[in-house]
Amino acid sequence: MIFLMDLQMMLLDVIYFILRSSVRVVLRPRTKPIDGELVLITGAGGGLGRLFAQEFTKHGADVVLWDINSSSNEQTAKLVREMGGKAHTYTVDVTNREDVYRNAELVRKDLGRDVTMLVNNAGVVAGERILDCPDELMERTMKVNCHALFWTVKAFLPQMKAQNHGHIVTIASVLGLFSTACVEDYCASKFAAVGFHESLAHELLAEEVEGVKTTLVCPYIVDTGMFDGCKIREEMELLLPPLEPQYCVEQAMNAILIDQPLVCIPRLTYLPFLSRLLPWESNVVVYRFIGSDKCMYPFIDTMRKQVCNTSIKVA
Ligand SMILES: NC(=O)C1=CN([C@@H]2O[C@H](COP(=O)(O)OP(=O)(O)OC[C@H]3O[C@@H](n4cnc5c(N)ncnc54)[C@H](OP(=O)(O)O)[C@@H]3O)[C@@H](O)[C@H]2O)C=CC1
Ligand SMILES: CC1=C(/C=C/C(C)=C/C=C/C(C)=C/C=O)C(C)(C)CCC1
Repeated sequence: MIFLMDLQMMLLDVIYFILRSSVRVVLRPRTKPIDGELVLITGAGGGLGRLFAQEFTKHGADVVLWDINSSSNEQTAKLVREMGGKAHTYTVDVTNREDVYRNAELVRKDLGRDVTMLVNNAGVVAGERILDCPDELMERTMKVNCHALFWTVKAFLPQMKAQNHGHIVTIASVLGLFSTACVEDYCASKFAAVGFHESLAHELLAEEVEGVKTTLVCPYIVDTGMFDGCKIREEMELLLPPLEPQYCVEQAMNAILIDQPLVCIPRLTYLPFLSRLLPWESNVVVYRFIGSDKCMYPFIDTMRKQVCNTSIKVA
């Protein structure tokens, strides 16, 4: 009897949340104030990381910038300070667990307060077909795009739980929800990042830690240069052009500021979820029609040229 009552309640809740999210597409909920929050962004020297730092600054938050590249990280800090924001930079290799824990302590000591929003943004890609790809590059992708999330969450979640206040943002990718050819390292790492993030979100909900929010961000191609060359069929590109970095970050911020648990950017990329219901062979023909089966070929060639040019320079 209780089972049937639970089943009825569950179904009513499912319908309620479907209706609520449909309404929210039109009537956007109020955004939460984040002035006074301390936001830590990994990969803050890169394309999206830099824009996130500026966006959080616009909303009055102080930013802690972590990147393996100190000069690009300092450049981001300079831009934040020119906006009148507060930026604190640390040169951190997020694949080095000890480096993460040590610098997390350093942040607490230097600033005298806890990080309240964590944006796991740092990411890399090998850019080689698997049989041409050095093992070290594949390992690096997993370490940056996935393992790093373990260390940063272990470093900052305890205080968020203690305060029952915080927000964990994972910048994953649509390639963490569905795959394509020639990015086995990247897809593996982003699928893992999605799995990690969702398990963490379930854990916080199961423990009823209401004050610690999570947002999983899954963008399509963004024009930061990371995937230069990646192209789908011309006609389809009209429907799905690469994202402007600023637009991508604004869409992500809109989701973060209303505590939205998942955002795919653009909305059209929610559709491939349905492909899971189709037979594999159907997906293959859809991929071929769209040109997404070989969309990474030009990217791989671009990366190969870059590596050749760099090695010639070094030589
Ligand atoms: N660009 C795109 O098309 C898309 C990107 N994404 C994701 O968005 C995120 C940001 O991407 P994007 O801004 O384009 O990439 P960028 O390459 O521009 O920025 C990534 C940043 O992470 C830094 N980084 C790399 N390795 C480490 C490390 N071990 N420790 C600390 N920092 C590190 C990089 O430093 P350095 O430059 O020195 O390597 C760089 O500053 C990534 O997670 C990416 O996977 C998701 C969807 C689409
Ligand atoms: C596979 C595929 C598509 C193409 C996806 C591409 C090309 C994604 C590239 C994403 C990148 C580069 C993410 C980086 O993090 C479509 C057209 C959505 C249709 C559904 C199947």
